[in-house]
Amino acid sequence: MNERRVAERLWLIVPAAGRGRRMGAELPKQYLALAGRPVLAHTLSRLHQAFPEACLCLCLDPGDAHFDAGWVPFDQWRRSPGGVERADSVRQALAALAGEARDDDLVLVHDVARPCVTVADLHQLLAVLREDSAGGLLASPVADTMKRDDGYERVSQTEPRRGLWHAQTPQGFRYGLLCRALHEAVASGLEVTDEASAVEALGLKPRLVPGRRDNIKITHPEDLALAEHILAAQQGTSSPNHIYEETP
Ligand SMILES: Nc1ccn([C@@H]2O[C@H](COP(=O)(O)OP(=O)(O)OP(=O)(O)O)[C@@H](O)[C@H]2O)c(=O)n1
Ligand SMILES: C[C@](O)(CO)[C@H](O)COP(=O)(O)O
Repeated sequence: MNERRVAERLWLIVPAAGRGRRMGAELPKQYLALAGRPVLAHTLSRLHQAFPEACLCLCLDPGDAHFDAGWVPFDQWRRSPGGVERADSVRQALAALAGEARDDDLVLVHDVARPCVTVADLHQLLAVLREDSAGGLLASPVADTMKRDDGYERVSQTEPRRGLWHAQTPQGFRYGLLCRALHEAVASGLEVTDEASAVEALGLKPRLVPGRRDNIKITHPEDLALAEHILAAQQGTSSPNHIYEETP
């Protein structure tokens, strides 16, 4: 019998249904202008540069009046309704892929608020994920000394920073595993601030894939200017490992 390997599909989930409360702007932060274009458009461009053939699922607030489909560079894409928390948005997106995504397809979840992720890091992450059944995430080792407060803005203790990492996105897992992990985590009342923590709760150890520290999550007002500087600096990089220019 002729066995033919079915081509692996890559799914991208971009949670973009947040309100940006900490940003405190009139618009949700994904629609704020960054170097002349909305944050959302930059983020989708970066993902598309790295994975032009992927299928995108974009989580949007059902009442979103700002979204413009012209910002989506993917041929294959759909939208799904956002939920109350980020994890709810991601679960809705996973549900929207049911029936099409196979259990062993890879799914990368990337915050819309991280427009500075590089193509090189995205490719590196995918290469690692293809070989690792527990999945993984971009992350960077903590560089500062870490303090725990006493609840009143005074230090109660200094935490050993050895072994501590900042979790970034994308975070990538096999579709079946991620569905199960998020379902069980939410059912058991776990606070799920990223996909990896749900997978960890199943007893697995996702891979920490060292990524650039400038893959920041735009969260507070000053982050917007910072992201603009990062994008400008990245555009000026000529190394072939750092392809940032948009394909014309
Ligand atoms: N119910 C939610 C909450 C968040 N997100 C998305 O999850 C990512 C990370 O969340 P965060 O940075 O906290 O964004 P916001 O929720 O918009 O910000 P804030 O917490 O300050 O309101 C963002 O891309 C955001 O759009 C989402 O899709 N659905
Ligand atoms: C997923 C994440 O970006 C990893 O750092 C982060 O946890 C999302 O943050 P939020 O502010 O809790 O939505």
